[in-house]
Order: sequence, then structure tokens, then C-alpha cells
Amino acid sequence: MHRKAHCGLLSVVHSGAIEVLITLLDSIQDPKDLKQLTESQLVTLAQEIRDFLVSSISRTGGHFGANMGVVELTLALHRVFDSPRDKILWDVGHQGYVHKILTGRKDMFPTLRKLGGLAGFLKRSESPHDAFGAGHSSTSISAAVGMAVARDLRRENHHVIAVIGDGALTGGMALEAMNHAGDLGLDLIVVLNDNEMSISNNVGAVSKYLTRLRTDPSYAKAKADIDHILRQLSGVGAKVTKVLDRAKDAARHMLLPITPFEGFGFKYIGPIDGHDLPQLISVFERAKDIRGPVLIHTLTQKGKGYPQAESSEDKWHAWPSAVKGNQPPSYTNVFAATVAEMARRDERIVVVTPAMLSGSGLTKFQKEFPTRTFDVGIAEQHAGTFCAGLAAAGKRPIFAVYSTFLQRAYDQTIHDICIQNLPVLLAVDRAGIVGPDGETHQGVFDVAYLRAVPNMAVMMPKDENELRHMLYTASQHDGPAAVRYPRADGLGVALDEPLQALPWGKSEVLREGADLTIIALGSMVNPAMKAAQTLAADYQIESTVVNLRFVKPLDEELIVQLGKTGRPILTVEEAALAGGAGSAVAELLLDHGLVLPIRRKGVPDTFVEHGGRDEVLHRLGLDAEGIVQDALQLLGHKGKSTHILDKVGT
Ligand SMILES: Cc1ncc(C[n+]2csc(CCOP(=O)(O)OP(=O)(O)O)c2C)c(N)n1
Ligand SMILES: CC(=O)[C@@H](O)[C@H](O)COP(=O)(O)O
Ligand SMILES: [Mg+2]
Repeated sequence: MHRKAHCGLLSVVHSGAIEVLITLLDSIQDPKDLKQLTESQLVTLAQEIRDFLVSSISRTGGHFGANMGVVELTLALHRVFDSPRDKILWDVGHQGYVHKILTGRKDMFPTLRKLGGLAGFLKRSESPHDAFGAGHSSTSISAAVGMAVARDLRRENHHVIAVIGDGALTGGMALEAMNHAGDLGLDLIVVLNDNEMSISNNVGAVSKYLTRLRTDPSYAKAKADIDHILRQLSGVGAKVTKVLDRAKDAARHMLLPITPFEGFGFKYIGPIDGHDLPQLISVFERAKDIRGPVLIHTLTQKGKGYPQAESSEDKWHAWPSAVKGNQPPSYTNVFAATVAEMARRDERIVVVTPAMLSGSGLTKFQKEFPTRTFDVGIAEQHAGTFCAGLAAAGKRPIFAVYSTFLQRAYDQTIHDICIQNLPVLLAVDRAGIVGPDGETHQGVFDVAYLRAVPNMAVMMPKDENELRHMLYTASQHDGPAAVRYPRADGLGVALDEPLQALPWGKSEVLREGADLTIIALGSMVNPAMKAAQTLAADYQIESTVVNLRFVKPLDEELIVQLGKTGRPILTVEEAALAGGAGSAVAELLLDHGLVLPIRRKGVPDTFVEHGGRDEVLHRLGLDAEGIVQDALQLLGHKGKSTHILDKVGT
């Protein structure tokens, strides 16, 4: 069998047998295979990878623009460095698909972000080439510093490389890590993938500075002149080259403004074209010999190679989902419309988002209220205290934040918002199971971590209409309040006018029944009502169903009254069991000396992997069928229990 490469296709010709055409991409099973290819074959391979990304992600969905933008970058990194011996870390990891394709996982892409399938971010358990997992932004340099220190303590000599986007660089953690790396003088390579985009256009002074670096003719010219002069002198022995490199650095510093990266103790190389494979390869080769931390500033285009993505506002950060028919509006869109309605009436209202303007449904709001919308970048900690400052100065800030990303602003929520009892409304989107983004993004911890904080109120609506009134209720409250809602469409209920305040801290009895009490939070109310109907129709079990509405303050009067009936209680929530709403109910009953059969349904003590939201909820027993089974179990019927604790060992 022999192989010849022509026009990018490797043809495998068996003696006399049928010629089987395979692509270059098919021949890459390990990054080491890249080292055999010529630079022109790498360019061809880059196109094949883009074609593969388009064909695969158009079918499965997933992150798109960022992956199209790092094809050459990833090829060059895996060509020059020796993963997994050299550690390549990807910030966030949504742009890690090319890395996965080159590290033997191409054939798994039909299962991308599906239950049991390929993860959408890097995962140490998925491959030795995935040096560090992520999903949340701005962690890569900190982790890389950790790995580099460990390497040095063990006197090893592999390379540690962190690839970070310009958006992720707006996360304070990244700057903390650079500050530490520069102080230690570690051998560390940071590749800044600058495409001027976060999910929306990137924001912040750092982003403006990078744009200046990108476009400042004087900087570019001076750099080119210095490089040209010194190149004339180079071509002599390696020793002299080192001296020349030092001279070039010195000349550059004298003639050019110091970059913030150099202020952090990093050598700065760039900006270079992040799509120019030969240049990337030669710069990465050079970087291997640079002592101390170095930042290589590459300029890339998000969505590159796919015109619809290149010309779109968000560069197809995610492959656009199919246009929905006449489905009900999402909770996110109802949130955004309600906030706009409230902002028209109350000029104190301002909205703050940590780089999730479009994801939080606020693009239209920003167009209507440009001076009252603040995208602070990927900076949840700053966003939290920024809101506290706004509230202390008499504004009514709405902190629009995904549940999972609110975790980054926990101390600010306690220290700056709640201790000072400031009227900040936390609009906690993606609360509960988000689905395809998996463990790093499930919004399941907020109930537990928020209800523990004095002065904080925590609530969740049963449907999109109640969300409106709940947001209005929270906006009228003179203290911190969190309204959580799921990554889902509403139930299609009518949205009634006008907005009105719900009775503070009060739950709602939706159904009366003498055999069982089901206390459901938010998104679990609808499945609880369906379960109650099934229990009545199929098992003649009559249930009382309570729409809890408030986890804090709890409706103590109602819950104690229900407890005193002695009827078994089943609680259901789309949140972690530990410290959740069910725990709050159980604690209250115990505190009142009421001992009765109680079963709590929620997310067990495990990280929930990626998959479709409904199928994951089903597996967790957090749907009508699961509630029926657990109710039967609680009442001693022979029904099959779906309770996660009953599954142990099955
Ligand atoms: C802490 C945190 N906040 C918000 C996000 C949501 N998020 C995912 S990717 C992204 C933009 C990242 O921009 P950049 O690093 O420049 O990467 P690019 O998509 O441009 O390649 C954001 C805000 C996140 N993953 N983590
Ligand atoms: C990578 C990242 O964190 C975001 O792109 C996130 O995946 C967006 O989630 P939604 O799709 O729920 O907006
Ligand atoms: Mg970017």
C-alpha cells in the first residue's frame, strides 16, 4: 500500500484494488501526525477541518464561531508542541473542538453535548490531551501557573501553554494570574486569541487597548522597522541572535509604549496574524526558547471561513438553533420584556450584565435604554459590587446573571449587597438544568447558596406570567431579592396586566387533596400538577399541591399548618437537594417538632453531565412520571421509585 498526497487528498492505492480516497484529516489520529505534514498540507488540512466543523455542528448544534477562528492556531500549537507532555490549556474551552478533532475524537462529534457523548468543553476524564477542564471563563492562566510551578518543583522541562480569548482576558482572575506569573518569572506561554469578540462585541479598556495595538499604524510601523533592522543583523550565530533579541526588546521598549503584559512581567510578541500558519509555527518555535512568561498576541477572526458567521453580529458564537414555530416565549424573553416595562415606569432601574447581553435577552433593552444598560465584561465579581454601589446611590439595579456564573459573585452578594441590605434584584437566569453545557453550567446551587445569606430573598415562578409579577414584586422590595428562572420556554399561559405585587413570602395552594402534600418550586409546579392528576386518576390518591414561590422567606404559617395534618410531604425542586427548598421545608417542620414522612426530590449530590434538558430532568426523576413514582413510594404503594437514592446499587 502506498500513499501519495495530492490536492489535499491522501489517496491510498492497493495493488489493483479500488482506489480509496481519504482526506488528510482522516489521517490525523494523533497530534504527532501533524509533524509529518508540509506547511501547504497544513493549510489544506485547515480547510478540511473547517468543512468538518460546518457539517458536524450544523447537525448537532454547539459552539461555532470560536472554533472556526482557532483552526490555524490549534494546528500550529499541536504541530510545535508535544501534547500531552506539553500542557495546552484552553480558556473556557468552547473553542476546543479543533483540539478534540486533532486528539483522536473526530469520530465522536455526532454525539457532541448529547447524553453520554462528547463534552462541549475540555474534560480531563475525556482525554490525556485535555490538560485542564473549563467551561467558566478566565481560569486558564491560573491553572497554567499551577502546572508550571509543579513542573519546576519536580525539575521537569515540558512547556505549559494557556490559550485565552480577549473576552476571557476581561475576567479579573486572568489578571491576578498574570500578576503572579510575572512575579514568579515562570517559563509560561500565554497565547492571546484576540478576535475583538466576547459573545457580543468585546468591551472594556483592555479591549480598546488591544484594538489600538491591532490598528495603531505608528506601533505597527515602529515594530516593523525594528524587526527589519535587526533582521538585517541576524543570520549570525545563535549566541549573537540572543544578544540581538535582547537588543530588539530594548529598542522596542525605548521606541514603543510598554504593553500592560510587559507591565505584568511578560515578554510581549505580536500582534501576529492568527491565521498565518507559517508565522504561527515560527513564533511558537521561538517562544519555546524564551525564558520567563511570554504573551503571544494573535489576531483572529471569529467565525472565519463561514460568511454567514463572519458577517453576523455575534459571529455565530453558537450555531443558530432552528427557528421555533409558535412556541411560547422563553422565560428569558419574558424577563427582558418585563424589565423594559418596569424601566419605562421607574427611572431608577438599570440593568447590569457580565458579558451575557444577548444570552440574557437584553439586546433590545440596551437599544431602548443605552445609558441604563451596563455590560461590564466577563467580570461577575465587579458586576455584583457595581450593583451594590448603584443601589447605595439610590438606583434599582437588576443584576442579570446566569445561575452558574453568579457563583463568581458570591462574596460580593454577601459582603456588599446583603450585609448592607441593598435593593439589588438578582435575575438568575439558566436556573436549574441547562442541558448541553453540562456540569460546569448547571444552575443548581443558587437556592442553597443564596438562602443561607441573611437579608436575601429567593423565589421562583411557576410559569412565565408569574415571572412577570415576581420580578415586579422583587423590584418593589427594599432589600436584596433573587428571582430564578430556567433555560426553557414558558408554558404558554396568558400574560396578564397590569404587573402586580405578589403577597411577600406567601405560597399558593393550587389543589386540595387529603392523601399527600406536594410542595413544588418554580419549574416543578407544572409537573407536580400533572403528577397529582395521574395519582388521582390511576391510584385514587388525592394530593394537595403547593406552588412554593418563595424559598426565603418561607410561608411558615402554611407549611406548619400542612405539617400538622400529618399527611406525607413530597418536595420537588430543580436545584441541589443539599440545602435546597426541600431542606428549608424539612428544617422548618423539625423546628416545630413536627415529625412526618417527608421525601425531597431534587438534584442529588453529584455533578450533572451534559444532555438534553428534558432527558436529564427525566433521568433525575424531575418530571411528572418521577414525581408519581416517588409519591407512590412515599405512600407505600408498589410503584417503581425513580428517587435517586433508591437507585443506588440498582
Ligand atoms: C465566568 C464566565 N462568565 C461568562 C461566560 C460565558 N461565556 C462563554 S464564552 C464567552 C466569551 C469569551 O470570549 P473570548 O474569551 O474572547 O473567546 P471567543 O469566543 O472570542 O473565542 C462568555 C462570556 C463563561 N463561560 N464564564
Ligand atoms: C461557553 C459559554 O459559557 C456560553 O456560550 C454558554 O454556553 C451560553 O449558554 P446559553 O446557550 O444557555 O446561553
Ligand atoms: Mg474573543
